[in-house]
Amino acid sequence: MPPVISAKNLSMHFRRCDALRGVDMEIQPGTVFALLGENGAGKTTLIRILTGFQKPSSGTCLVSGVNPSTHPLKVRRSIGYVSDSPALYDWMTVAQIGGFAASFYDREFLTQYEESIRRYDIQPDQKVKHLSKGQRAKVALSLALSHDPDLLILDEPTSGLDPKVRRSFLESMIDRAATGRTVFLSSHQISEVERVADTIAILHQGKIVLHGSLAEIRETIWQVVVDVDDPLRALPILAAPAQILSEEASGGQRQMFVRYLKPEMIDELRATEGVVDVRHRVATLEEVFVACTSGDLPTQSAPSDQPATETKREAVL
Ligand SMILES: Nc1ncnc2c1ncn2[C@@H]1O[C@H](COP(=O)(O)OP(=O)(O)OP(=O)(O)O)[C@@H](O)[C@H]1O
Repeated sequence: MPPVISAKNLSMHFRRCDALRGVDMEIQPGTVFALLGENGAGKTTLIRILTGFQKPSSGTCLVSGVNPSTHPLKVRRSIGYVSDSPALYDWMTVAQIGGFAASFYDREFLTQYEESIRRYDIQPDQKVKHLSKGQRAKVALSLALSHDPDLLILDEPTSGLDPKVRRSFLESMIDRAATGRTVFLSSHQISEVERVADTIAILHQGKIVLHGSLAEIRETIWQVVVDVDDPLRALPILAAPAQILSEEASGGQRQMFVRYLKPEMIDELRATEGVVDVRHRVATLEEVFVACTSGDLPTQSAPSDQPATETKREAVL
């Protein structure tokens, strides 16, 4: 099946910063995809390009087979989208805003919207400007979901929702993906992402530094702690396919996060002169996130499947 979203070498240069620096990615239908990244990593910029609100400085992308730069309205009509700060007409009531949006879609929209508003326990005659932050988020989600889109793009969808609503909303996203539809969400909430996502990408300083299935990432990234007799002791460079995501030294202890670690690499480390002890375990997603987002990337663009911080390893040793 063709990807629902594909991006090739997307870059976005603003006057003071490069928000995106050569983003490549493909998202398959029927998945919950989570985009993770620290503040300012470029998540909203990428979402704005995918939804046609922003033209990239260079590169191309397709959303459900349509180029959002040239056909933004076509893309926005076919997807469901909630921005990080949804703009709703404040002077309308909850019912009126649903009626207004319904005029763009078929008759089912209004029925679905009213049902969603009822489920969220929001009064239809309440003015939008009097809604709480969480209630606004629920109205925005109801508007985005009521035409039952094949692709939902959500920028920080659960901020403002209480834990109970958040949980049931996220579970409903898993149900959507199970029916072949696709959910793209950006988040800072690692624990939430772990619960719902099939695939994740970590964006750091405008580049994708890690992209893959959550199951694969969980199985292939390891924390390795090596105790050495002398802080200046050099360790062997781990051979390909191993990728060092980050490395820290503290006294006689080195800690690394390594993707595609092989058992023989642990044996090699243990056999190295001056190595006192080697411990390793599978890394948590939070540790993977911190490892991938610590340190500066080189300013020159490099292929995104390169180890993110290989240069740091040389600096430590
Ligand atoms: N219109 C703009 N003009 C200039 N700079 C911008 C503009 N939009 C975003 N930026 C800059 O681009 C970078 C990426 O911003 P973006 O909003 O995409 O980050 P983000 O990952 O969504 O962050 P957060 O998690 O804090 O919402 C930031 O340095 C931001 O200041």
